[in-house]
Amino acid sequence: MPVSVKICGLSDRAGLDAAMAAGARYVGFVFFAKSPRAVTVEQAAALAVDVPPGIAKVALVVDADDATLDEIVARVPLDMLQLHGHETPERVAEVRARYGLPVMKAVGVASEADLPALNAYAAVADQILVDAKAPKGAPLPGGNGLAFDWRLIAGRRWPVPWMLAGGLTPDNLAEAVARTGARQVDVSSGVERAPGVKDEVRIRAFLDAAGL
Ligand SMILES: O=C(O)c1ccccc1N[C@@H]1O[C@H](COP(=O)(O)O)[C@@H](O)[C@H]1O
Repeated sequence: MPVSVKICGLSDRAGLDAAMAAGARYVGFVFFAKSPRAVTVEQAAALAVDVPPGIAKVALVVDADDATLDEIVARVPLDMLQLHGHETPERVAEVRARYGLPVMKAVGVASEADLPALNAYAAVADQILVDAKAPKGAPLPGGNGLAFDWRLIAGRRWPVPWMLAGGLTPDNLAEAVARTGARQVDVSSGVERAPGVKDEVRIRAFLDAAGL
């Protein structure tokens, strides 16, 4: 059965067009200055305006304050906010209420000890993103191309839709889906030829591997 795909970290027209043509259900724009995939509000708005209904436009932010989110939400047509920092469950609830947009909360997983957080966030977010935990001292909290041990979440389910992320590639996607049972997946560096540079051939290959 095909899985739904989010292509994250899109920053130019060629990458966005490739993701849409290949059948991505979500496209993500990164609003985090330290990322090689960071876009400005102007860049994201210019890209998002051409995304047709049926493909969800997601803004990825990291511990963003209200002023930052106010500007993004006011100027970029969006369908979802992805919180990828240390936002608490209370902050997730606050962001949902303030903007009236679905919120997906990313949770980093490296060991069993990280699993209870998934339940806590599943109680307040519209979706959860089960990602590899960034290594200590890493400049980015995600987008590092690292996978976690998928056996940790094998057979686990939550009361909201969830996505698998972290180090996914066209080559390991089938195994990741088989091991975890994920019905939605999110990829960034695995479809790039260099950090921040999306590769149209790899995007197509990833969507092919997803059964699309
Ligand atoms: O992609 C980024 O640059 C990024 C920056 C800050 C937080 C999260 C980021 N990306 C997200 O990380 C996961 C996994 O990415 P990868 O496939 O391992 O490169 C994914 O959810 C991205 O949306």
